[in-house]
Amino acid sequence: MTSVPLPPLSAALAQYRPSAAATLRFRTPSSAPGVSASSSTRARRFSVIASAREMPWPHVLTVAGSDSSAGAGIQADIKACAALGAYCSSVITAVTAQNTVGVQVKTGMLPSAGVVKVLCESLRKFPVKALVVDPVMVSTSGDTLSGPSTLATYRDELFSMADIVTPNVKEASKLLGDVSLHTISDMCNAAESIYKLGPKYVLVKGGDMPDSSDAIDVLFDGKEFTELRGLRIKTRNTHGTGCTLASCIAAELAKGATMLHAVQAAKKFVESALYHSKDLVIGNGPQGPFDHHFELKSPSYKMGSLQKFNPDDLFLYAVTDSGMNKKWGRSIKDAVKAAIEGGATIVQLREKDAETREFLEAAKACVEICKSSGVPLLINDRVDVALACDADGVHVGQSDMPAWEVRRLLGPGKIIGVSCKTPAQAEQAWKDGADYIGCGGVFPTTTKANNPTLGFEGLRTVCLASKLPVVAIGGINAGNAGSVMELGLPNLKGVAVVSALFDRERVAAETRNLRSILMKNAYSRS
Ligand SMILES: Cc1ncc(COP(=O)(O)OP(=O)(O)O)c(N)n1
Ligand SMILES: Cc1ncsc1CCOP(=O)(O)O
Ligand SMILES: [Mg+2]
Repeated sequence: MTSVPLPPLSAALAQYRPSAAATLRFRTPSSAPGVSASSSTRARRFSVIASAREMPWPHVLTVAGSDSSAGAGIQADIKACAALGAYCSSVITAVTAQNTVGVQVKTGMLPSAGVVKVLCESLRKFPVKALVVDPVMVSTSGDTLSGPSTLATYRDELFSMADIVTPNVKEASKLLGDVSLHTISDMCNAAESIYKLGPKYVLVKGGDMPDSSDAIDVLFDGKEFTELRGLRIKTRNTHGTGCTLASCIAAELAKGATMLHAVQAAKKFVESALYHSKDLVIGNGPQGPFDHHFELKSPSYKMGSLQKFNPDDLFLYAVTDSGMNKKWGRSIKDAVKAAIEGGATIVQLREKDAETREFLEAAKACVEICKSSGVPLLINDRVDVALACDADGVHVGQSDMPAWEVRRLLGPGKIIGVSCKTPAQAEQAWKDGADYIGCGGVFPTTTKANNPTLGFEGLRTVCLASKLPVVAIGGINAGNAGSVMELGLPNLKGVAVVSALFDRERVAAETRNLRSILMKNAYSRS
């Protein structure tokens, strides 16, 4: 047990304006099961409940001991407040060591060389499944948090035990003797140099790099550099992004993810949290914290699902074509209504010839129809139209706006589909933050000019390489849809069709028929 002095209390309390409603709450001590009550766990714990009057978010300051097993103490206070929608800041009065087993380890600020050495000794004695080292040396606000001897111990002892080390550019620079890092190529060189210190992976985080509209991180595994692009969210609320990213990586590894997946998922979480917290106001400083529990507030969470996109929605993907619908005397709106009536599970408005204003009006009407039926509506190519009508997402091809740029414009909550014909394109779509890929033409088609036919082999190659769910497209109809699904490719979720639905007289009946063919196939596979 280590006792810590209380100057943080005055700093924490300085966040609060004097308020008649502020109260001091006294709680009796509790001790964790299986832990003998030490003087620290017996320490009295206080919580100051501050008025929410001048804060847009309810805010609790807890003054309590830290429980390393996180079941009680300050960690429980923080989780409890978060669950109830209050923000919790903390002053740690005592540090206790309590038991847990089978953990992945993530390190944060290690304030002295002695602490790093103790950690290394313990890790040698008790090896862990995965070790994530966040070398907290320079805070996002630019403050130096550890001295030269700590830095040397990190380099000489801790890094060689790590599965991944996650410095930001300032930390990478410090670790390498204050080299200057200005470009992606500098970040790659830095990752390579840090890799030589012994970790299995190095992630150099470029969030602090100036002059970029993206947050680009570089992951190095000793052989390959992977550039991971994320959105740069304009917000002051970036306090704790590094800690959160490292914790998310550890959590994903604990769930069994590969390193690349863990890092990608962690980046997505941080990006989404920043996006949803960009307008929060907590405290008066130049930097604020963000909301880790943003998903609790989303309407889809309240409806019992956390997913913005369900890959199973790709089952029967209806893609419109105004030329065809005009030919049969239908408006876009009536065509969409009929497809949904027949059982389409997702709709894309692919209106190549429509005037922008006319297209937007039709899109707004279709958004209403799709919303009321719970069917996602995507817009082909036109990010501007998707934004204006608040569609669920956009589908883009290889010559359209890049998916990462679409993601930057639409934010993390929208669905992005990308057309891919090769494994390399599928890999890029995944890195760019797409949700699914469309792969085709599987069969010859006259709907899209100059579109090479991939055949089953091309589809299979892309599906097997893709980390994203896939929908097959191109020349698919009631006569051949079954054979596409019979390929039994695990991430092939469905078929996308244009002419088989819309170049027909009776859209609802055609959709129903195709759906029943797909259903038969789905049942025979399960
Ligand atoms: C589901 C789906 N997959 C592929 C495409 C084709 O998109 P793209 O390559 O951009 O070609 P256009 O449709 O824009 O001509 C798609 N639209 N939908
Ligand atoms: C948009 C598109 N992308 C690849 S093939 C294709 C056209 C699909 O139309 P159809 O279903 O009529 O063959
Ligand atoms: Mg396109």
